[in-house]
Amino acid sequence: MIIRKMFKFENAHIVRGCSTQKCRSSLHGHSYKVELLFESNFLDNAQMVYDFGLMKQNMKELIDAFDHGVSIWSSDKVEYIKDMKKHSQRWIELPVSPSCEQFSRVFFVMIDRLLQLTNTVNGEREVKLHSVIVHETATGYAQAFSYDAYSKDMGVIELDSIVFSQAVLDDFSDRELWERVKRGESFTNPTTV
Ligand SMILES: Nc1nc2c(c(=O)[nH]1)N=C([C@H](O)[C@H](O)COP(=O)(O)OP(=O)(O)OP(=O)(O)O)CN2
Repeated sequence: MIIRKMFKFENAHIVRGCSTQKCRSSLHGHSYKVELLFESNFLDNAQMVYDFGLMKQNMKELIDAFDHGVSIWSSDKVEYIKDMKKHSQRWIELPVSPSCEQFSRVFFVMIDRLLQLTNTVNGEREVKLHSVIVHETATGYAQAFSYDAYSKDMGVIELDSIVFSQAVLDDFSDRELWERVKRGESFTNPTTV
């Protein structure tokens, strides 16, 4: 069975090299919608694959980190990167270009790691991240599966190469959240949310 939960964030970017002229040359924003799809052949103590409420803890925090930020590709022009960081407190530097394809891969890698680090306490079994869908506009989206997220051909995404500005890190309810994910610390789900 597959379940899905939607999240939202507002974010700005330029996507270098794309065919759409306004997209590659002007800073612009989107109201993104992100769908996390989880699969399991089993149900938990409440006969759910994974309680949606649990997804509104650390998973939501990681997605919210992109809200009202500018996403910058680390291979963009040095001057542009410097200016973005100078004029926007909330920025995210990514090892890949911020197209919706790459956003779906980035979120897959982040959420997949978090899920692997999370101890469940309500009988959840063999819950896997099936895919991540990122809607960039009302009409265009990308969906990443595991083989996309970890594809070397599409560009390796190491967690260490996803860098959040201090303002973003300060906004986590646990300021160490991202460091803990990167260090591979384990998390235990709350019994009630
Ligand atoms: N495959 C992709 N194509 C495009 C991406 C992308 O991430 N992946 N991104 C863009 C731009 O960011 C652009 O702002 C969005 O383009 P588009 O879908 O054409 O946006 P519109 O609002 O003009 O869409 P309509 O619903 O057709 O009005 C470009 N391409």
